Amino acid sequence: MTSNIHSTVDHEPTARSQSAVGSDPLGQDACANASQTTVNDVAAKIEVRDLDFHYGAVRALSNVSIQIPPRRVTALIGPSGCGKSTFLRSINRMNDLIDDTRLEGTILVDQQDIYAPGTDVVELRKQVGMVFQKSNPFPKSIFDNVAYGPRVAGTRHRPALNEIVERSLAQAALWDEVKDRLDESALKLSGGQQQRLCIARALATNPDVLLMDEPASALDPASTARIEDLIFELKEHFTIVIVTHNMQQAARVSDLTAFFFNGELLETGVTADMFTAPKTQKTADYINGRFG
Ligand SMILES: Nc1ncnc2c1ncn2[C@@H]1O[C@H](COP(=O)(O)OP(=O)(O)OP(=O)(O)O)[C@@H](O)[C@H]1O
Repeated sequence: MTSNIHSTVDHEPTARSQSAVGSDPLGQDACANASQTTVNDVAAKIEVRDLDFHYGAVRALSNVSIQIPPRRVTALIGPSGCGKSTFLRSINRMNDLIDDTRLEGTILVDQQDIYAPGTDVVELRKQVGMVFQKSNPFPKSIFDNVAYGPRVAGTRHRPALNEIVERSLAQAALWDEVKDRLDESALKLSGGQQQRLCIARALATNPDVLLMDEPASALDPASTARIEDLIFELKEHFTIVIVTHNMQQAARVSDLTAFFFNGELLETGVTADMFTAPKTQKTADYINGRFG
């Protein structure tokens, strides 16, 4: 099935809905904001064509095609095991690390085929950063966690590292909380702070795409709200693709939504439209919590 999402850049992203969790089960307040994102022809940041993915004999993705626009948040939703994480990991070739897998189809980032022979996968992962469900800081200082990627990439000059670390922590909305204890262990931070540190670590290599696999699912409501606010701020500069099981979160943070089911991309569109008028009964049933 082929699905294209385009969103206009005529409109700046609108202010995020402050609707409380629980009071707006379909997130329609939030969707109302996103409805200013309209269909238009904008060059896709990520274009996926006819993607199939197998783990051994198990087909995890079937014929997935989608265009993901720049500087927007695209949410991937769908029941457990439908292929969301597999799809996400295909975008920066993290699936390459798993044995006995097979990918067919094409993924373009900035119109470059990321599976073309000769692709520098290390460079790709710098451009397309990833944040995981469970924060995974290294057992190192806060500074060293953020400086890790730039150091691996060859930056050794301390003033340059200082600048990258400050910028990345500020972008991840963590600088003010940690600026006086950069030499302390990252493991002393709270769960929410650790997740923002992992976002800072991803930002330190200067990516323009951020892949987030359920980045707030292990966090308390206050930390979740901070991450959602952060996502909203980051989309001004970054293309964000986020997997979430939380429909209200998808409605609050995303401009566009892609609904996966059994490895297929069943429906894509502007989040506001999908949450208020889903095109398939399966989508309606899923976003209304009838299964999943
Ligand atoms: N490393 C792996 N090896 C073998 N099969 C895998 C592997 N990872 C995922 N799968 C299988 O691929 C299919 C899609 O899994 P995937 O994790 O992409 O789904 P998901 O929608 O992200 O699920 P969830 O919401 O539960 O995280 C499932 O059948 C899963 O069992």
